[in-house]
Amino acid sequence: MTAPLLAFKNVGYWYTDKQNPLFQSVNIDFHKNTFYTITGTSGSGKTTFLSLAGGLDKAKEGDIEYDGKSIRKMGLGNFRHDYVSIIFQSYNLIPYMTAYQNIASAMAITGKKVENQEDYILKMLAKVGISEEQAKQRVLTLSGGQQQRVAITRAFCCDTDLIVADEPTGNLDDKTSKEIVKLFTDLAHQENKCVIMVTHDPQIAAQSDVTIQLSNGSFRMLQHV
Ligand SMILES: Nc1ncnc2c1ncn2[C@@H]1O[C@H](COP(=O)(O)OP(=O)(O)OP(=O)(O)O)[C@@H](O)[C@H]1O
Repeated sequence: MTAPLLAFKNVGYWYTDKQNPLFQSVNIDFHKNTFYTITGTSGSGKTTFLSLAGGLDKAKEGDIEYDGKSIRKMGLGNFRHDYVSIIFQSYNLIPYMTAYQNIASAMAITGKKVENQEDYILKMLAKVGISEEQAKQRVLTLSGGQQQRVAITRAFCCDTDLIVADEPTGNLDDKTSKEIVKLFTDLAHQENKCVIMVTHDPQIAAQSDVTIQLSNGSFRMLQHV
């Protein structure tokens, strides 16, 4: 077995009451080339867990390691900047910018350099079905599914090994959801990424490689064949 990309080491978390933690002593490894889904009832802690995995919040106990290094020691801001792409249900694109500008500015922030940036971004957008004309429109004028494709392409262009996504298909119809899930599967398997996605949808979970079910602070791993 290869070393994990991300490893939860005895992680515990609570919001207000230490005596009543959301979860405790969590040890889970996440690997590249794998698409993980996190499921569980509302309030079970899916978003909290993803926030820890994406370095948006700090574990109250234990530590999380990225490539064998403590993310607490490297600093959560550095961890997010250098190693993680985060995709939200609400896309989090800059509405008055075009799809192209949204991606170019994220690449500038994360320091991702390519030879011919315009060509690169347009090709990446074309792969997810966004035409050059659409790439040059303000993202506000695109549909929800198209905006989510732009957000995924932004993550893809920043080229981090770890991608975390919180209900990215929550606002989309069934057909578009399926297409988006296929993009995540391809990212994991063809681009050797570690993708961790929160979903309420059992059908989407069944399409991932591994599902982690949260219930009353415990974690159950289901391997899909
Ligand atoms: N900032 C906060 N302060 C206090 N409690 C919080 C905070 N955020 C979440 N919680 C509580 O922690 C628990 C887990 O919340 P979380 O959002 O992680 O669950 P979830 O499984 O993602 O829920 P949902 O499916 O409804 O989005 C819930 O009981 C929630 O009320």
